[in-house]
Amino acid sequence: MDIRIFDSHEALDKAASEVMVELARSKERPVFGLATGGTPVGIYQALIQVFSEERLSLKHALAFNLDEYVGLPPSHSQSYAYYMLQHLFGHVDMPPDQRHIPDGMARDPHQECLRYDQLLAEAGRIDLQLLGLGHNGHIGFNEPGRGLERGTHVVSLQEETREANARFFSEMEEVPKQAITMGMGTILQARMILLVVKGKDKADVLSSALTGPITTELPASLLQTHPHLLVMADREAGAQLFAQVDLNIIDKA
Ligand SMILES: N[C@@H]1[C@@H](O)[C@H](O)[C@@H](COP(=O)(O)O)O[C@@H]1O
Repeated sequence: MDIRIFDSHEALDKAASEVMVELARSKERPVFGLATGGTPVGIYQALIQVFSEERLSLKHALAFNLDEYVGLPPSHSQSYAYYMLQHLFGHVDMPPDQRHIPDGMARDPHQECLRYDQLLAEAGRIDLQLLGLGHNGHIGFNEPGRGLERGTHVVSLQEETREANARFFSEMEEVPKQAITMGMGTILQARMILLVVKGKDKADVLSSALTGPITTELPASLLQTHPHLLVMADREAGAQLFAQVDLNIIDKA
């Protein structure tokens, strides 16, 4: 695992976007695994800028988002489909039928999970999976628990997760109780994983995830088993990692 610590979000976002640009340049048909939440917004902005400045194309790329809320249509301002359109897809040339997000409005969400896994299987392995980190250690919407699912599945969101995401909704009642998420098995199969973490409120969970026991009670800890994990964190989120002598930390300050 490689860990890079940044002083500014601008530098972090740029470095993360460069990893994505590098993949777009090096592969004819790259498969991106994409994340939502507050953390990647700046990365997508940086990415859009580089793509327009360097006239790069995503015409042949595929994208698979990690998750979507059950019950929110793409027109809902807090759906992840809406988020992706606003923050990335509306600004790059990736054709709509190559951008995949679980359908939170599917009449049968379990059937939708099977459909999503089928699409993933047809695409082959994800080349680069971008990840944020939940305060309780969730990845996508893979919540802590006694077990984790391998493939795409319907999940009941923990109250802690609903509360953390309530800031995007006008009231707590509006936060969906269920979501569809890609499973930990699919995530871990990605050729490369880029975990991005910002803010001092994530320092504890990031440190536990990278240096503590590997346990389904902290889904992000499973990332320790991945052969090609790159972590980019701001100084606040990475604060506790410096005490760990056995980590390969590159300080970009
Ligand atoms: N499902 C998403 C995750 O994919 C995201 O990584 C996490 C952290 O979000 P943020 O970056 O806003 O802290 O929250 C949400 O629950």
